[in-house]
This record gives sequence, structure tokens and C-alpha cells, in this order.
Amino acid sequence: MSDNYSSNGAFRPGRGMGMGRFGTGEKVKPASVAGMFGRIYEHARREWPAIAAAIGCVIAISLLEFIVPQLTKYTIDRLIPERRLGELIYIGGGVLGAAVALGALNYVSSSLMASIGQKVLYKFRNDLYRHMQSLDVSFFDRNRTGDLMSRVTNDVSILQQMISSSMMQLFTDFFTFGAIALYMLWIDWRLTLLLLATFPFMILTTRLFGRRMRSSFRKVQESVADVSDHLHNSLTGIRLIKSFTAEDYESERFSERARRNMDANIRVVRLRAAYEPIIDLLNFLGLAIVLVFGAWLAINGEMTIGTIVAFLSYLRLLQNPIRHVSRIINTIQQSAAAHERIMEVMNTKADIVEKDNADTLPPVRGHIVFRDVEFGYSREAEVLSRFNLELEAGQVTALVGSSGSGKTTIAHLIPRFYDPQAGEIEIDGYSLKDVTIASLREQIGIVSQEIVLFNGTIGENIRYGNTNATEEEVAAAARAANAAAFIEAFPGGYDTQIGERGVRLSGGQKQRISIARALLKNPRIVILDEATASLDTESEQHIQEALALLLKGRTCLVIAHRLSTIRQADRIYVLEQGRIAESGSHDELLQRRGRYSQLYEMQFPQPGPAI
Ligand SMILES: Nc1ncnc2c1ncn2[C@@H]1O[C@H](COP(=O)(O)OP(=O)(O)OP(=O)(O)O)[C@@H](O)[C@H]1O
Repeated sequence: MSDNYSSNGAFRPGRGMGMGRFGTGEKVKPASVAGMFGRIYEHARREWPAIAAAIGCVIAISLLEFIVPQLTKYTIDRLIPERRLGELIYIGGGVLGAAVALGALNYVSSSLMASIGQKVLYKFRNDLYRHMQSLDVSFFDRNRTGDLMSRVTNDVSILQQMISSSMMQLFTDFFTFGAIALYMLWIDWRLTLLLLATFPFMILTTRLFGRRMRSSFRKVQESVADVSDHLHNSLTGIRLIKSFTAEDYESERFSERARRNMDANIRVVRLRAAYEPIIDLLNFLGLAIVLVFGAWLAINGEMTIGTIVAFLSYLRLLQNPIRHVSRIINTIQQSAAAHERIMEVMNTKADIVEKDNADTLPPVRGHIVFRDVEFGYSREAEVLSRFNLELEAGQVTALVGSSGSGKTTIAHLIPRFYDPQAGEIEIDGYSLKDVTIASLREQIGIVSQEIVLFNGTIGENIRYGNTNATEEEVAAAARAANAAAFIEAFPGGYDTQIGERGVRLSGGQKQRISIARALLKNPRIVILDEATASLDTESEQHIQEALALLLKGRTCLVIAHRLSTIRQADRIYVLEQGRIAESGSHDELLQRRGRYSQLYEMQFPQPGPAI
């Protein structure tokens, strides 16, 4: 089994695992802020015309921001002393015009950035979803559904908000800061350098808080994922909760998670609350410097009053970036944490991959062989050890045995939901590892007790088995699955919508739709996992008829607790703790009076002698 243990000893169910921090405890290198911007750039670069237009707006905004204080300076230094009343109208018009232009430019640049943000969000979300779809069943075993959901929804949205609002602010601030700092240096480099001396302290404070904020944001996002996971579980299991009158218990569990979210948010708010006054203090220091040093220069006749007033306006503009930086850094840290969570999924590689030169599995007869298969979901829990099994083509093979003996595991190895750690599984002499996954799974139909029907119409759900099927083919599959009568009784027929998990259908009806879906797929190999375990006798009768048709002429692996359903199997294997305890036909096994006959007698006790 050694090939499935990584160098650091972490167990990897399946070969070549590139698993993230979900599961093995192996840490993925945190995605850095630079990495985040790199990926955003990758996604956004096609939008360059819009980005260029937005940057053009931003430069114009910076210029206008620069010009307005110049008007003030001109008014104070020239118009007032020289009593040039007639020109005041132009100054008023200029300020008003600048304000209108600023508004228009802000509108255009914000809309452009918002749409770029949305497009990047769309690409991130699609990539993430597509990548998740490519991951193995074991990935979904290890990770909570709600947590994954919150990565695709909440975390991606945080990134989008940063792109739409903060990046815009960042660009504006950057240009305004550059233009104003250069102008101020040109007018009076001593005063400007004095002002800039406060900036290293601001940067230092920002760095110090930034690190803490990022880890706090990560906690917030994790707690959101927790809340979302709980919601997902409890809302989908609402009937169970009600049947156990566990509403209060669940509300308490929810409230615990909501409290953790609240605490994490409060920590963030406290950090922010401590950070902002420090930055404000440094801002006031800048103000004091301009006032005192500027006044001193004015008294000495080295600076005009208009310049001091313009400097004070510029100071606000110069400090704006720093003041915004706190908010932007917050958003960037929050986004970096969100990006980290997204990248954990993106960096997780599928373990079950095809060989580069994998063949297409031709239509098979369905002769399946397990040879010396070793498999465990974890290092400690080995499920199959040197396991051998042969399923004859076109025959029904049944697996029975106590709970946890490995029946479902065996079934899941055939479509390669998991890969064995050692040994071989072959279909018609082809090793599963040598053929493409699609060509393998196309030939396997699975009907299990846990029926999943998607939101949509009944027709769409059946057509899932073959998206190219015609309406007649769908109806024929439904007829064969004994489902046509009840489907056609609905006013909408095949176009009847079924809600999440098909709430409007009974268990037996759902089962028959799932059989129709499998029939439409027309697979060579059929796996039935506990297919009739929870049905009443009448439904079971209908379903048995449908199943008989599904099994006919195909290689079938049937897993059933209810031995009545597998009497007709060509061969039955009795499993005990991952090993075959005995095998034979129903009659042979009964005669042997071993484990099978014990199980059978437990289910069908012979009537004792009448007293
Ligand atoms: N996804 C999984 N991750 C970890 N362990 C698992 C997983 N699925 C099954 N197991 C474990 O593997 C062993 C075999 O389980 P399996 O589901 O194959 O048994 P089974 O015979 O089908 O049981 P049942 O009749 O109760 O469905 C059990 O010990 C089970 O706890």
C-alpha cells in the first residue's frame, strides 16, 4: 500500500493525491496578496479597454482635484488683494463646473469598475465551480457542503467588492497622491518632506494591523462557512428535526455558530477601531505641521496665504489615500483571506486522473474482475485486503453481509469514485486505470437508495441519463420503469416541476424516475445499492418489475439487505469485514447452512411447531 502514503506520512485515499488543507492536515501555502492580484489581473486583462477608460477617468479626477485648490489660491492671493470682482464669476463657474465634471467622471469610472468586478467575479466563480466538479468523491467526503458553498458564494463576492470599489479608490488615490506630492515638493520641498515624514509611521501601523486583520477576517469567513453549513444541514433535514422535536436543540446549535460569527466580527471591528484613531492622530500631526511651519514661512514672507490654504486642501487630498488605505487594507486583507480559501480548493488536485494515453473503453460485455485489491478510506481503517471478486458478464451478482462489511465500497470502486491503494480492477480485460474515466462511467448505471433528483422538470431528470434522448425515448424509459402512469397523471406530465429533492413525489415514484433515468442511459453495467430498502410492498412490486427490465442482459452488481430481492441472483457473495465468507446461488447457500442461511433465517424466521 506504500504508494498511497505521501512522504510526510499523510494517507491519501487514491493515487497521486494533491490534497489541500481539507483532510490530511497538509497545509497549502497561503495565497499571498501579490498572488491574489496576479490572479485578478489574469481574469481582468481581457477587459483592458474598460480598465483603460476607468484609469483615464481617474487621471481626469486627480487633475480636477488638483485644480480646485489652485482656484482658491488664485482667489486669495490675486483676486481679493487686487479687488478683481469681475473674475469671481469665472471662479464660481469653474468650481461648479469641476464639481459637475467630477460627479460625471466618478459615475463613469465607478460603473466601469463595477462591471469589471462583476466579470472577474463571474470568471472566478465559474472556474471554482468547474474545478470543484472535477474533484473526486473523496474531496466531498472530507469537506462540509456548506463550507464549500460559502467559498463559491461569499468568498468570491468579497473579491468582487474589492475589485469594484477598493481598486477604484486605490487608483484614484494613487494618481491624486502622485500629482499633489510632486506639486507640493515643487512649491516648498521642506514643508512637504516634513509632512511626508509622518508617512512611514502610517505604513508601519498599517502593516502591523494588516497581519492581525487578515487572520481575523479569515476567522469571520470560516464562521460564515460554519453558519452556512449548519443552515444547509438543518434546512435539508428539517423533517428529521421536526420528527425528533429537535427545533430548540438545532436553534441552540445555530445560535452557537452565529455567536462565533458575531465574536469574530467584533474582533475585526475592535482592531479597526484601534487602527483608525492612530491613523487620525498622524493625520492631525500633518495638519499641525502645515499650520505651524506654513505660518512661519508666511510670516517670513516665503509663502503666500493662498498657498497655505491650498496646502491645507491638498493635505486633505494627500491624507485621503492614507485614510482610505486603512479601509482599503481592510478590504484587501479580507479579500486575501477569501482568496486564500478559494485557492485552497483551486490548488486541490483530483487524485483520480486519467493516464495521458488512456484508451477509450469500447462497449463492454461487462466481465469485471477484482484482483488482490487493497483499499481503505484512511490508514487506520482498511476496508478491503487482498480482495478478489469476479462478476460474470450479463449476470446478476449480489453482495450481502452485515453493515459496514464493504459492499458499497466495492461498488464505488467500479466507476472509480475511489482508486484502490493496490491491486487491479479490470473490465473485459481492460484495467480501469488504462481507460478514460468518461468512457468507463458512460457504461455504468447506478441506482441507489439515496435518490437525487435535481430541481427541474421530471422530463429533465429522466433525460439526465442521456441528454440527446428524444421525447419518445424519455417516455419509453418512463413506461419501462413503471413511471409513465403517475407522470402522465400530473397536469404538466413530463414538464411537471419537482422542487429540491423532488418533494412532491413519493419515495417509490422518485425511485422509478431514477430507474427510468438509468434505463435511458442504457448502461452495460448496473449497480443497485439498497435500491428497494425503504419501500412499501406495493411500490416494491412496481419497482421490482422495473428493475427486472433494467437488469436484463446486463452485468449487475446488486447490494441488498433484503434477501428476498436477490433470490434470483446468479451468484451471491457473502461479505464479512471486507472478505468473502461464502458464495453460491441462493439455494446452494441455504443448503450450506452458513452465514447466508443465518442471515436468511433472521429475516424470514421459520414458523415454530404449533402448540
Ligand atoms: N466515505 C467514507 N469515508 C470513510 N470511511 C468510510 C466511507 N464510506 C464507508 N466507510 C467505512 O468503510 C467501511 C465499509 O463501508 P461500506 O459502506 O462499504 O459498508 P456496507 O457493507 O456497504 O455497509 P451498509 O450495508 O451499512 O451500507 C465502514 O467501516 C465504513 O465506516
